[in-house]
Amino acid sequence: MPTFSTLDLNLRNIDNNPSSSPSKIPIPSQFVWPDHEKPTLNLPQLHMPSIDLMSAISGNPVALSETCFLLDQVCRKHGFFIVVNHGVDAELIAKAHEFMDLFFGMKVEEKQRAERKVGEHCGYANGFVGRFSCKLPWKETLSFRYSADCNRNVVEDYFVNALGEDWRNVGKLYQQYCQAMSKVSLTIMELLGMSLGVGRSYFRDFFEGNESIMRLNYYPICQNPDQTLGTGPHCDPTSLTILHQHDSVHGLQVFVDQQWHSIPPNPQAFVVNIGDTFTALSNGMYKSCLHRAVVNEEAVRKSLAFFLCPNEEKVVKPPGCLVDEKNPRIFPDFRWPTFLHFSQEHYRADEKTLHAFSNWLFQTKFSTTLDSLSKC
Ligand SMILES: C=C1C[C@]23C[C@H]1CC[C@H]2[C@]1(C)CCC[C@@](C)(C(=O)O)[C@H]1[C@@H]3C(=O)O
Ligand SMILES: O=C(O)CCC(=O)C(=O)O
Ligand SMILES: [Fe+2]
Repeated sequence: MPTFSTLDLNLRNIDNNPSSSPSKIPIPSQFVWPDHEKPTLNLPQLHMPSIDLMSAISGNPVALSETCFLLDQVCRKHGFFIVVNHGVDAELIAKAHEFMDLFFGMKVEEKQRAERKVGEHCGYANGFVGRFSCKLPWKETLSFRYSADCNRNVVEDYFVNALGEDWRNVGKLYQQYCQAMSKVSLTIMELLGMSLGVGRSYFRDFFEGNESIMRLNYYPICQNPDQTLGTGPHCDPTSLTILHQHDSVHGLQVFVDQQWHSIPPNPQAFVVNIGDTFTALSNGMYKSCLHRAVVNEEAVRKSLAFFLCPNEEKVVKPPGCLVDEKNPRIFPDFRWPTFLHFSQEHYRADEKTLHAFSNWLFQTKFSTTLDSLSKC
């Protein structure tokens, strides 16, 4: 079996015309997932009611209360919802997808100029060959930080530093895209605050100075899509995810009512989901939903994922009004950088990440306490 230092998932060297080669070329074994996790075909579609964002904040009290009631229902159940009439410029979204092709269409050697360094979460990753030894995801990704601090154009700076001055305009575009995502996120945080009864400004203020993550997901065509996954089953460790599925290529699936459902792409909509960190902020009341992405043998699939994260100084703990005898604290206080470090260095995010992190925190603090006691 050849070793793969970096696997070129663009599969330029593999015949992309299956009709001319009926015997399919097997994919490398590291990308083959266990039978119980292999994708199932012909799934039911999950049609969820949409949140009309501009209508909810238009000043119409009926629209606002209906939206908050709907949000509370879906977030207590699974944490996924669709947002339409979001106010984000369609041209900005189109450019964000178009510029993905510029980057991922380059040769691997050129993309590796932005390669993710060990211990960092930003940069280019290809099949995650360097991070995991099995169940590799069939995707390439480019991840970078966004800071809501308007005095810093960290996204533009990232593209210029990683790829050169020629990429400044691409960096400016993704800086604008992230600013738009941050604005939508803060509006959703207002609605979630009202849905949970903690007030419109509580979570908005908490995420005002967010230091978030933007990820470009590029899923190459796969000759054996039933053997692998583009992104494995997981809950996002972050606080809120705003995802845009490009054109008509299906791929996102969510696990609701004990079965996988396909989320049909809608270019006019964002798919939004609660992440683990918001589950902790809501004292477990709002769910971080299990989801995954499948690939196919007809078309490349792309998605834009904005992961809202609190500023590193913020302590993640639920407001007092969400904790009482009937709702005791479930998760310990933590700061986001500690959880991010756990997800990058100690644990591959799945559906149990938050509980595994809570146990890890306890053990780490416990052993630190024991160490300090033993030195007395
Ligand atoms: C904080 C993060 C880690 C991941 C990117 C963001 C939010 C989602 C996480 C991830 C996508 C969950 C599935 C596993 C993972 C390794 C992946 O497939 O990319 C996760 C990301 C990561 O650790 O790089
Ligand atoms: O590409 C998708 O549809 C989902 C990707 C995802 O879940 C993630 O990047 O966390
Ligand atoms: Fe995700």
